[in-house]
Amino acid sequence: MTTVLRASPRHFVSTPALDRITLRALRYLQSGFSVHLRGCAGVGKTTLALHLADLLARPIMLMYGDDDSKSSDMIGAQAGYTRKKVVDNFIHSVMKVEDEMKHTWVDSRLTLACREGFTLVYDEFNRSRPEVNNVLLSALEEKLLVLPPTSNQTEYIRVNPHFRAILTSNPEEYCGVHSTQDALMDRLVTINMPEPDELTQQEILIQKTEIERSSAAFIVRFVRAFRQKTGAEKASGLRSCLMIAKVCQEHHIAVLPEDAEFRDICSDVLLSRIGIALEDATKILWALLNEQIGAIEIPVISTPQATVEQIAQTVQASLNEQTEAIEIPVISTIQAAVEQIASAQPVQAPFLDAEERAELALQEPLEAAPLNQQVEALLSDLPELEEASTMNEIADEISQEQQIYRYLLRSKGAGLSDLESEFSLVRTELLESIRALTIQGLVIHRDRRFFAVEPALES
Ligand SMILES: Nc1ncnc2c1ncn2[C@@H]1O[C@H](COP(=O)(O)OP(=O)(O)OP(=O)(O)O)[C@@H](O)[C@H]1O
Repeated sequence: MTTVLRASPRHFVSTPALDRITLRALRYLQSGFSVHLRGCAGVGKTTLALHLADLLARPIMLMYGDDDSKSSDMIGAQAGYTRKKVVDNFIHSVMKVEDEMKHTWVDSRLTLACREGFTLVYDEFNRSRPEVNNVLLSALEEKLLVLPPTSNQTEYIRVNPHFRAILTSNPEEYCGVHSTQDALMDRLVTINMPEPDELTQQEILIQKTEIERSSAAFIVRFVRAFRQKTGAEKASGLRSCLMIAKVCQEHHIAVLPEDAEFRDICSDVLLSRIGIALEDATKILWALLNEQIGAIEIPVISTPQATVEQIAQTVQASLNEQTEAIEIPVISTIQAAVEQIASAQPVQAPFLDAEERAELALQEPLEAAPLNQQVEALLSDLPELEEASTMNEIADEISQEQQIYRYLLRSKGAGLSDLESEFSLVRTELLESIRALTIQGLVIHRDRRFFAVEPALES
């Protein structure tokens, strides 16, 4: 039985770059030509082919190229027999029996598509041997499909004018791919599909995995940088990006180069797709990840009892070094915060809203207060939390960062999962707040736990 698809590719992501290719292909299809999308693995050929077929609004026949395919897999074959037996016993002394056996012809996908005017999507057609694809030649040019001679059907089918073929293929240097006969290439309009641009990849990641934009951008750029360094030009990085994003999103793993789980995922996904020695690729991967940590490093300070000034100095020294090394603008918000501290601009009152800040500005310009004063100010700003008040009760009154800081102060340190369950926040949101607090020197990170820095006592 042949299945006709009416499905459209779900969540097709359109971006200006993809729209241009779609428009070009649609023009050729509307003018009666068949289209061939050629490109590296994972650039989105199949997805686009199905999208185009969907736009043509005809039923879709989907076929895959295969080295074992035969012409009969495309056009059909005699499949089984029909048997007809007539027993005539009209005159009781005479018995007449007629037994007839006939071959039954079953159309295959190409024949059905040509006969009914469906859209044929022939994915990776050059994985089938070239002679198998010869049946397409007359169908595309003479609009006649030639069938093997049989007693019970015509040998030619006139191709329905609505019939269109959309073919996809990988370059010939790919394993298991045959070269295509010139006659077939001559009948097709070939569009070379490039690696999707950064914006397209980002949008695909966001829409397919619901990951945050900044994380999607980081993954796309990181994978691209790794592929460039390892010379992995054979396949697109899009599938790798999708895998990393999906796993991180579904398992609440922070997209951070310092996160051990994120690093493991990157090495599992990326190191299996390289064209150079594993050892070299591993070195490149770790070096790249470490470079990125350099760009947004959370300073690890040996003792949580260190004074706020010491911590502030360490943070500032490390940030001063890092601001030059930052290359990836994904971390722009963090970078902005980093630059703010590194350039020792007057400190913005961290937890005030715009109105409060404006009010303060009228009173007196903000000085670059020492960090311990900030901590104290922060604490004195907080409503008394003591015994009775719960986090929920004060949640509306104080900001998320304040709540986290206060919680860490009370709990003498906590891990990410403790914080997640306490504040019901997604990990990325939580990490943003922790980062902001770390940059201000209010929180430090040690052995996978976060500690609030207590204000130094005035001597
Ligand atoms: N425009 C798009 N919208 C949504 N998802 C897309 C888009 N383009 C590509 N993808 C996703 O990217 C991945 C790779 O796309 P696809 O399978 O179409 O690539 P391909 O070029 O046909 O790869 P191959 O040559 O290996 O068959 C898939 O998971 C697909 O869903």
